Amino acid sequence: MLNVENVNLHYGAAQALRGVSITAPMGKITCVLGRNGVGKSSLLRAITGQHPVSGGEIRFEDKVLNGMAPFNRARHGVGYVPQGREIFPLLTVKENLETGYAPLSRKERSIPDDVFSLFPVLATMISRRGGDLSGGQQQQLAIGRAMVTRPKILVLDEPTEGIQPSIIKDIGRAIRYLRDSTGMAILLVEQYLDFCRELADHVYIMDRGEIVHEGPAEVLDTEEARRHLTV
Ligand SMILES: Nc1ncnc2c1ncn2[C@@H]1O[C@H](COP(=O)(O)OP(=O)(O)OP(=O)(O)O)[C@@H](O)[C@H]1O
Repeated sequence: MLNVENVNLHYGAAQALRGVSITAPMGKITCVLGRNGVGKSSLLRAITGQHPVSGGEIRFEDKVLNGMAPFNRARHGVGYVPQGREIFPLLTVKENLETGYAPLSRKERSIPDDVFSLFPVLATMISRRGGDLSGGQQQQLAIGRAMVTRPKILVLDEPTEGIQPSIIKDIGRAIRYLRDSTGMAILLVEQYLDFCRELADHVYIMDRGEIVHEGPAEVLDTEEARRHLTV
């Protein structure tokens, strides 16, 4: 499981995370809810190594990740679906998926069949350029690319942002399938309360760089959650 303990993160003098502690167990979907600017992406940047922490500890399967380069975290099984998807627009869908080979040994380098069964549109558009795909298709491609790295934990930054409802459903189904079929840990940050409540096993609510509430999704106090999500 992933353990984030008492983590602080600064951008210069501005503190974006204040003593944040969360866990994301294997075989479970953990969701961190919060409105714009409360530090959700910063938390994922801390976990994936995109930004150094200024205090606290991040452990995955008893390995301390602090100070480890992002590519080494990927080798240790941390898969990342960034906000805004970060698809390579001029590479084809196939080439975008193949960028996920980077942390793998040569014999592991293949695209898992699950990618195409979960997201059939990627098979039909395999030779198209990433930039030609719709936002929803790009989100599916970004999840597919992370699956290629054979993650033990999949970390997703607002996978529903700007996506049409039918594709949000497909993405929810895919995330659930990944939890149930592989037993991987899934950590997502979101602003979309209903998506989180339906999908997650455990929910944290973040406000101004701190975790202000947590509990199992089925007993989530939706009024409390809404209060923290409203600007
Ligand atoms: N590179 C940066 N330099 C300086 N401040 C930053 C930087 N990135 C984020 N911040 C600030 O840190 C705080 C947390 O930002 P963060 O992106 O983690 O929030 P978020 O909850 O993910 O919001 P969003 O949904 O808008 O991405 C905000 O006040 C933001 O302005």
